[in-house]
Amino acid sequence: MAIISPCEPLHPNPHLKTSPLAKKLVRPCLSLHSTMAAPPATAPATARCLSVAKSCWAAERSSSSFVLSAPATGLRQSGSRVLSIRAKVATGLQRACIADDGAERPWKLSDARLVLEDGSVWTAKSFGASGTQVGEVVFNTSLTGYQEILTDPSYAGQFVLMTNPHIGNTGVNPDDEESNQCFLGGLIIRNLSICTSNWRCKETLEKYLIKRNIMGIYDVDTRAITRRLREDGSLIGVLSTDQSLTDNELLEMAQKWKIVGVDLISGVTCDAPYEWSDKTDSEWEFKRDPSSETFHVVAYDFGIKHNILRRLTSYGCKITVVPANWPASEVLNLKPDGVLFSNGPGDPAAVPYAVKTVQEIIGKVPVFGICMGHQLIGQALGGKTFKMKFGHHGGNHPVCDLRSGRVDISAQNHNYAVDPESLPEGAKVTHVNLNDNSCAGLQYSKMKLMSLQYHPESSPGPHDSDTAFGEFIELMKSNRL
Ligand SMILES: NC(=O)CC[C@H](N)C(=O)O
Repeated sequence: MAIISPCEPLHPNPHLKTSPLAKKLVRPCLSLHSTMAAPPATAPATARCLSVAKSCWAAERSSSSFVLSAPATGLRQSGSRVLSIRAKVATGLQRACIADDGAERPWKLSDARLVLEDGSVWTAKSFGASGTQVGEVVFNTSLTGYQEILTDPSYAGQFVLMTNPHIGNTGVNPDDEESNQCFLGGLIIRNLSICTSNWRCKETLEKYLIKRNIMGIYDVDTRAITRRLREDGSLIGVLSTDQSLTDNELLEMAQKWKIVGVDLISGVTCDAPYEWSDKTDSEWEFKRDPSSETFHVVAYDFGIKHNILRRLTSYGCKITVVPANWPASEVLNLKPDGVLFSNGPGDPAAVPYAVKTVQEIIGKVPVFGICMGHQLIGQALGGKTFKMKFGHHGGNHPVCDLRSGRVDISAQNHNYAVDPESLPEGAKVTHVNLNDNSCAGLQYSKMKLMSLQYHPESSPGPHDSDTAFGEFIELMKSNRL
């Protein structure tokens, strides 16, 4: 995904990009937090407006003052005046730059609370839906891809806290959806970008969340919360914009709520089987040698991300997606070349029906498990899964393939892991997460199975591990011979 920072709506304008004036304008953009150098008095009106809009943005970051001033230009504007200028700047320079119409935002007072089960109360400002929501707080270290994260069904029951402080700048678009819905409990961020600028953008993050009834909070110390989660482990929290509820009432809700042992898969899986045939769009395709053979793969939807389906299709697969409770016998009757067990939310030990399905399939056809699918395979082999302290969520996890020594930077999103000591002989750990040496991949040649704890489909994240889909193709190919 290409990113344009909120300071960059000027760039697509060829005049401003090359003119000496543009160079003068770009400098204050880049050092927005420290200097607010104003354009010369001779600068065109739009340039002066842009400077005011930036002052406005800087003021949002540093204070909640209602009256803003841009001293060097002598401009002193009321909030509404600045906002109307900002809207003109945003719509006037290029269409892709969408003015955020959360008009009162820079001056908004805290209207939301995040109460964690440890008793800490964090005041914040709300965006997206209002209400009260309970969930497990996890932090995600991805720098980009908040839309893919929002639509990853594996986040059901969780609040995602983005450690990257600047979110919303690329808006949202129809192509980056990883499922048809947002299943997560809410989004926690440091700064909500005041304007949205990306050529693919169709909507602001704020409007998108409101439409999907998802809560978001910003202006909260995400770094402090992350440090707390790293030290104390994942915590249950309650997000609320309801001022009638006391802190103690919210705390009680957090302390009573449970995520361990709950079947979250049944809330995110599809209702009926369907065929999938979309490849990765040719504009984004990076694998240029499609397979000449076609493979029929049945994919169990435990909360499947669309990019798993797109990547498999790009590798030459024809896919039938089935719901999580679809009988193994019906799947085997289809005589597929392979079966994929997808990612999915929650505790793998809370879905014995899915473990039983995996048990009935492994050994009969080649299988590939991704994340939840990997954990279910671990359980189906008689192994154990356990809850990690704070899990892995982000696009920067180094993973070593022990067979080759190759290290990939991977996309990860899980709170549970397979205990390799509990696995039977024959099941081999193929990958380890280099941050903590946890099991990141398995192979059991006799059973024709392979699995990864992380996300070869990325979305968001690096493409290093895309080759895993090729490995699955080879596994299916060798089974045909
Ligand atoms: N992405 C996933 O499949 C998540 C797996 C599982 N729900 C976990 O949190 O560990």
